Amino acid sequence: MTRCAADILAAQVASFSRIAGLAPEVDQAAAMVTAALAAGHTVHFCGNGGSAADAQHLAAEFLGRFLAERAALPAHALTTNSSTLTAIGNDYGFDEVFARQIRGLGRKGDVLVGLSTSGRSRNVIAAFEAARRMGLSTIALTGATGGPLAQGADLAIRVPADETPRIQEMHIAVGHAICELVEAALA
Ligand SMILES: O=C(CO)[C@@H](O)[C@H](O)[C@H](O)[C@H](O)COP(=O)(O)O
Ligand SMILES: [Zn+2]
Repeated sequence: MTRCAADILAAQVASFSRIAGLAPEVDQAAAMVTAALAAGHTVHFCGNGGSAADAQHLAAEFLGRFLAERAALPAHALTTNSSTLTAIGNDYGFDEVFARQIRGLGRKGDVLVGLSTSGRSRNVIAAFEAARRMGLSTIALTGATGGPLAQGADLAIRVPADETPRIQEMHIAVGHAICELVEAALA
C-alpha cells in the first residue's frame, strides 16, 4: 500500500482527534506517578525500538524539567545502558533485559511504565511480571488492542490507533500530558 503525504498526515490528524477520550486514564496515570514521586519513589520506563526512545524521552522530562522550573524528579529508563542490555541479553536472553533491571533497581512503591504498541513484547511483559511480584505499580501504554501487557497492568492506556507509528505518536502525546499534570501537582 502506497500512501501520499496528504494521506499519512490525514491519518495522523484522525488518530489525534480521538485522543481526548483518554483523559480519565491519563488523570489516573498522573495520580499514580504523582503519589509515588511524592513518597520518594522512582518511575521506571521501558520499551523497544521507537518506544525505547520514548522511554528515554519521558524519563528525561522528569529528571530534567518539562515546563516549569523545579527539583529533579527520580525517573529512569531501562533502555540506556548498552553494557547492561548486552550482558543481560547475552547471558539470560533478551526477554530478561528489563525484568532483571527491575529486580535489581526496583523498589516496592515505584512505578513501572511500559510502552509497547502491540502489547506483546516479551521483555516488557516480563518486566511487568517482576514489578508485580515486587510491589511496584504498573502502567501500560499500548495500541487499541492492548495485548497481554494491558491485561496484566494496574492501569492500561490503550490509545485508539492500530498502526505502530500512529500509536507511538499518541504515546508521546499521552506521556507529555502525564508529565504536565505531575509537574503541576508537585509544584
Ligand atoms: O519505531 C518503530 C516503528 O515505528 C519500531 O522501531 C518499533 O518500535 C519496533 O519494531 C518494536 O520492536 C515494536 O515493539 P512493540 O511496540 O510491539 O512493543
Ligand atoms: Zn517509530
